[in-house]
Amino acid sequence: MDVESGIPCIDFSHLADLVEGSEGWKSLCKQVREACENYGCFQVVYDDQVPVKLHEELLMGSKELFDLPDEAKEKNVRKIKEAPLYESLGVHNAPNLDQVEAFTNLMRPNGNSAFCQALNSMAKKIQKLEEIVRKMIFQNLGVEDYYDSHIRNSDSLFRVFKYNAPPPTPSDDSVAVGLQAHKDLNILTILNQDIEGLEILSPGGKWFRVLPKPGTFTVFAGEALMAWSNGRIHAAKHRVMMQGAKDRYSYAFFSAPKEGAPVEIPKELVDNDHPLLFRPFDYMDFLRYYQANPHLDNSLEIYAGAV
Ligand SMILES: O=C(O)CCC(=O)C(=O)O
Ligand SMILES: [Fe+2]
Repeated sequence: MDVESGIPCIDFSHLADLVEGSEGWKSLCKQVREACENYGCFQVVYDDQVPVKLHEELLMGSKELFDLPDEAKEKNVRKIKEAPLYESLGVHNAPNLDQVEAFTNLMRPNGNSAFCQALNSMAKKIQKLEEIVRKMIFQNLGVEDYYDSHIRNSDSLFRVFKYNAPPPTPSDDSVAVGLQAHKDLNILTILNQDIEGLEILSPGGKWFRVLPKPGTFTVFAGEALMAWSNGRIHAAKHRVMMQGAKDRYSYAFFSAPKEGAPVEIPKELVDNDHPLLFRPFDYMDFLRYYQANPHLDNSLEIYAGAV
């Protein structure tokens, strides 16, 4: 495992040749679990499963969507007052083609079938990757029995992001915030960017830039997984910083607990050394609490802390 760039990089490019349970598989499980515990994130090389052409098609189609007039996008677009360079569009359950078509039809009633195919195909590939990563974490924590129901009780959201290049300044080397530092709240996020901008806070308190590479994804653990693991897994803080004259595009797959399926720590993860940290909670309720209290840094501890 290489940690030169500040966060671990794990190579999944020969995963298809590995038998689940083999020594090679177990070694990857350990690397994934340790990365999630120590860093809350890692880079994963998955290039044999994700052709560069698919990545490019998805980015090209996203650019066309963002170029549509605001009125066309308004039914879906997310903007953030404090992050004026940012906008994003989101599709729930994008591994289902009908959902992707309903999403593009909202903005482009005459269809955009090549883009729908690309988004749907990428979502399926990343969903598979997400399930593998989750399985590896569960196996390495010794709680694999919970894996199937955990997957059944999850939802997914696929988002494409655009960050406008910051307005030029006289010195022209200034850096502007694209997206404020935050932890993701969900289970796992798997993200790709076309140009630099993503930065991750290391456990030592230093910000590291992630270099973009097609077929390589950044995986983040979110607060829901941190809570479920009884605090073992760390959720890494990250942000987007914009520099230079280019707009930036990225896309991410977010897995999250389904409404009505409580996030509940397995009893196997509670012992004298690891007292229960969170009471069972509903993720959607927590999201509503978080949105109502955006200034809190430790909202999950306050919302669902067991002590
Ligand atoms: O666009 C990016 O690179 C980061 C997006 C992100 O962190 C988020 O949406 O949670
Ligand atoms: Fe994030």
